[in-house]
Amino acid sequence: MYELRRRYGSFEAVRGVSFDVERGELFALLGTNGAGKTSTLELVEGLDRPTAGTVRVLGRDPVRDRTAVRARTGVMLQEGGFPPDLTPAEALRMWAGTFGTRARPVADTLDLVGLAHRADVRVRQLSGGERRRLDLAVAVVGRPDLLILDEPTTGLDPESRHDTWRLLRGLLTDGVTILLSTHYLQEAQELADRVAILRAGTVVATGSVAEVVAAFPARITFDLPPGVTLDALPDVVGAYDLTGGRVFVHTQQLQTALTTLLGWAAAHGITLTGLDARSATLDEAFLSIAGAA
Ligand SMILES: Nc1ncnc2c1ncn2[C@@H]1O[C@H](COP(=O)(O)OP(=O)(O)OP(=O)(O)O)[C@@H](O)[C@H]1O
Repeated sequence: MYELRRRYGSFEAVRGVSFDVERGELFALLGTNGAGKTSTLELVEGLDRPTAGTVRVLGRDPVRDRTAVRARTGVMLQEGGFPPDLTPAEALRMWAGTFGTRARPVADTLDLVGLAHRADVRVRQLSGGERRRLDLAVAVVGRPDLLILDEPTTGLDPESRHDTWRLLRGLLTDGVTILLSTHYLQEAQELADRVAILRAGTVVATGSVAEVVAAFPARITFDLPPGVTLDALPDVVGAYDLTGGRVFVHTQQLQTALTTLLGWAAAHGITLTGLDARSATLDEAFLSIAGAA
């Protein structure tokens, strides 16, 4: 999609969003509440036309070519809606019917999402997490080439979340392309080939998780050796900072800074106690990017 914009009255929720999702990859949209993830996904789903910009799904316009695109796309919205008196098996059978022979068998699909044991209870008796899994079953029953999932694991317990991740990995192995939004950074870290971080309707960072994180400084910490002042420490790429007797170095060049520091310590016969060195985490990068005013 290119330079997508979406306006609700006088408020512009999507302000020039561009990204491409490659065939067979999992692309995750991240962002704080209200960043524009759902508004963007709905444009990809063809639920609305963008105010400006272009969106192509499987090479087509998702509004104009809706029938063709929807036949090959599985969608899971933030809130699915099923008649509460149907059972999961009945709801899924109806939905599977719209895909003809291409559809996955209903029993297999319920098994896939871990709902086989709940096939014949009423939807209104399902827990929130089970409803979420029924939504996922609906999204995958038509054997889609593309899955669009809006917060697929919100409300799931950790075990169900891992089950969903396993299912999504299996679909990726089968060549399915997945575009999802999530609030769980671990989900992006576990699954995503690439991510885009949205803030106030614009993409503020994009790339693989490693690439997004690499733009943020790594950190080295150690106890200030007795009898040594900050000034006496060797020059490294980055800045020293002293808090509570511990030295912090924030650097874009972790290996070089660490080599310099260890060489200096060895040359002076100094043991760096409490030494710790690590790259930035996605959490740190996300908080810094998505939260910045
Ligand atoms: N139908 C609507 N009418 C007016 N404003 C809307 C409408 N839908 C969304 N918005 C506004 O657009 C902005 C983006 O909302 P959107 O739901 O796309 O964000 P999101 O990133 O999906 O958030 P969340 O993580 O909370 O689901 C928000 O400020 C929201 O209040």
